[in-house]
Amino acid sequence: MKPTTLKYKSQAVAKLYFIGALALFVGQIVFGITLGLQYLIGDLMFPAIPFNIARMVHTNLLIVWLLMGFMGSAYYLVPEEAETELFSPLLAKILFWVFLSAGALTILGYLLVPYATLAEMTGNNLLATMGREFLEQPLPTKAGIVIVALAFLFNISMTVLKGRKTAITLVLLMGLWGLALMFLFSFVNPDNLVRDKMYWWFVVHLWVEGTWELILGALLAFVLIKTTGVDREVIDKWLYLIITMALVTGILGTGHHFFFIGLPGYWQWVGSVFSALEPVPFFMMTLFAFNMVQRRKREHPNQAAVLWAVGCAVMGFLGAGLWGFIHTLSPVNYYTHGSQITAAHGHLAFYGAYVLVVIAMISYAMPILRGREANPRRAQSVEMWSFWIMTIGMGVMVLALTGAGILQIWLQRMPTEGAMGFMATQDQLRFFYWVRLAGGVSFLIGLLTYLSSFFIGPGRAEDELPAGALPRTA
Ligand code: HEM
Ligand code: HEM
Ligand SMILES: [Fe+2]
Repeated sequence: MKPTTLKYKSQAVAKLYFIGALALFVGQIVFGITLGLQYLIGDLMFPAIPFNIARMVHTNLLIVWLLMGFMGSAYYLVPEEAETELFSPLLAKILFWVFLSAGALTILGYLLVPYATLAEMTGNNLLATMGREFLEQPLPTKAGIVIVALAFLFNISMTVLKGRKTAITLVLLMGLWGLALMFLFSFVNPDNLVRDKMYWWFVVHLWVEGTWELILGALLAFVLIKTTGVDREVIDKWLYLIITMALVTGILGTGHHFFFIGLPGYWQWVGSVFSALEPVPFFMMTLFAFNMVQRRKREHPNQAAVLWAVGCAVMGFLGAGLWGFIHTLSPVNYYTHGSQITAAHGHLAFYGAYVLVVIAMISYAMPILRGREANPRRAQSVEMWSFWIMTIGMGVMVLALTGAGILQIWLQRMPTEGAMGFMATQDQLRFFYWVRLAGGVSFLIGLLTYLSSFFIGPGRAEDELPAGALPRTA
């Protein structure tokens, strides 16, 4: 493979972020499997690592490594799009270590100290923000996230300001600023449970179905522009259409979380109608990806990156669009709320949209960061295998959880008389939980397969190709 150098040397900081993200990803999955086991063996590791703690570690690691992946992607993408070096590569490096140590310290806090003690130690009595799903971080960590986010945004925005402004960077910046802005609601935690929950969704929903979707669109567009060589004008039009639809449906779509938490009744209608349209932008992303690949002007040597990008567009639509739609109408959600259907959707949506877009970026950028245009053919083929093993593993998990959810609703929620209790129902779902565990283990195998692809060099046949020649099928 012919050697390539980075267009802008400050892009190199992205490598640190990508490696950090992948390491935390492994940790997330190990805790996921622990949770899957605890579903079947209730007192496994108790009291050392109780289910609620393992769950918190699993979900927080997910968020942290995805954020790290977004930041790495931005550090790689922005200089190239803006055609100028990063404002401050040093700041980017420092922020990485600050973010990583704050994250590690927080996870250690979860694992080593009882949660209530952690809350006491970290000033939760000054401003109570802890104890809410996904936003469990102690106050100093939350403050740290804001500081890192602001310094990161400063660095990225200054780079864009001094360079070329493209649709991709503008959308990416809007998404990243929005992400940071919405996180501020994690500091708002009124005593009134209804209002508490409402603000909680301002973070959780307006992240994944709002600001993060802009980031998703921008990253996907970047990988597609690079690997297909399709004209920018075409890509830009799609991008603007997609993000407009995302915002039009996603903002009022927040109403699908306001059905049964004590907010006014009109949300039944607003939430149902707008969230029912939320699959549209995700479907447009699928069309976009296939359309760009069909119109491609070159065969890029990195076909693995194309697979991750197209896979993201398809799986994101299935997880967010389809699995979101099945429980989003208020009369359906009345029965499915907080069941295993929710977990099935949460897993497929996060994996399909955000995990896959970050891997698509890593898969595209990492070879270049390592000095070559694309990975050797053998390494790419291992990558492609890992895509299928992970995706099928996730598919098995999600189908199992969907089965569990349907049975759970049937036994526990539908009967007007003689409904089964929560725990008695759980006992009936064990078969599905075994299948979920099997899917989870294959997922881990797929992930390790992916990591192994980083260590695979060119085979003999490729070494013998004349310099600059493309491998046979790439
Ligand atoms: C990539 C985008 C998305 C991600 C990552 C995502 C993720 C999640 C997660 C993790 C939850 C569970 C939250 C909790 O702990 O209670 C959830 C809930 C929900 N999501 Fe999504 N989601 C996405 C897009 C969508 C879309 C497009 C729809 C609708 C078409 C949707 C409909 C819902 C509904 C109705 C709930 C509430 C379920 C309940 O009542 O228990 N989601 N989502
Ligand atoms: C990239 C892969 C994964 C992603 C994106 C992911 C994401 C998530 C999310 C968003 C939640 C919160 C769900 C909700 O509130 O509805 C969650 C919980 C959970 N995850 Fe994962 N996860 C992944 C892999 C795994 C694996 C491999 C397993 C193990 C078999 C697993 C097992 C669990 C369990 C048992 C819970 C707790 C569900 C509950 O509270 O009942 N996850 N995960
Ligand atoms: Fe939502």
